[in-house]
Amino acid sequence: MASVAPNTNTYDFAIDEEFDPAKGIRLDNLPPFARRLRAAADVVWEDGYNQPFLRELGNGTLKQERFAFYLLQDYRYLADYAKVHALALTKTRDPEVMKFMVNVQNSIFSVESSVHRKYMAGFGVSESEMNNVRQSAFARAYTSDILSIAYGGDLLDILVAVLPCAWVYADYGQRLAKEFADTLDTNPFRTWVDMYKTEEFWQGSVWLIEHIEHMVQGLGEERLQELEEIFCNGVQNEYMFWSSAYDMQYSWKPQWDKAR
Ligand SMILES: Cc1ncc(CN)c(N)n1
Repeated sequence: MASVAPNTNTYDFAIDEEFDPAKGIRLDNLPPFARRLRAAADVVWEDGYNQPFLRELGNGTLKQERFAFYLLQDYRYLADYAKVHALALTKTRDPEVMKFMVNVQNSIFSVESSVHRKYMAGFGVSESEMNNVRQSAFARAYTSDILSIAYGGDLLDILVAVLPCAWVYADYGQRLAKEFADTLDTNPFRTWVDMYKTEEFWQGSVWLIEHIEHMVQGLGEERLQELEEIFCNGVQNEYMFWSSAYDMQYSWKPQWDKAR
């Protein structure tokens, strides 16, 4: 494995600082429940940013086959992620929420998946290969988890389950763009970083955080803990998605890959 220096910068997320509504929701200005979620996931969140896949993607040394493995799994993941948003539509009659869910589905297919398709075309992988990829155990566990929440849970469960997908990517995208700004121009993964570093992408998390914040008002501690667990599981799943792609691992144990 290429050795890449860990990120030693102090991160902006300040757990003790009061939320200032005048500044709006930002990575370093979070309302109380979002701050609680972010704090509960902090160890995994920071380990996630510092894992080899993200370090090497940031400095441009990630092996193409690892990135391709990730993109293929992610292409399939995104289809299920779109279904989760479609199921969220069935849990509400609020037109604003419905519109948000439709917009996310649209941007999954018109923005995110199309970046994946362009990369894969450059790697010589056909669309039919993309559609027929064998799903890894880790990717299946993650999508099964969010789909089961989408089928069985209420709207709030779903908003909390998709929040790590939006927020982790926005956070890492912005941090990678800042940390590796000097070399990003020649980085083969620049398009990927560019997609997630934008204010527009972050605004999806802002919408979720605002709505979750509003919906948790008056809920008891037991329910808040359930939501915290959904969120932390999601952040762990995000970590494992990259980590298993780095190892190009399809099965729970690497030796089981060879048996297939
Ligand atoms: C696994 C995963 N999680 C989140 C994202 C960002 N939509 C993504 N593309 N892939």
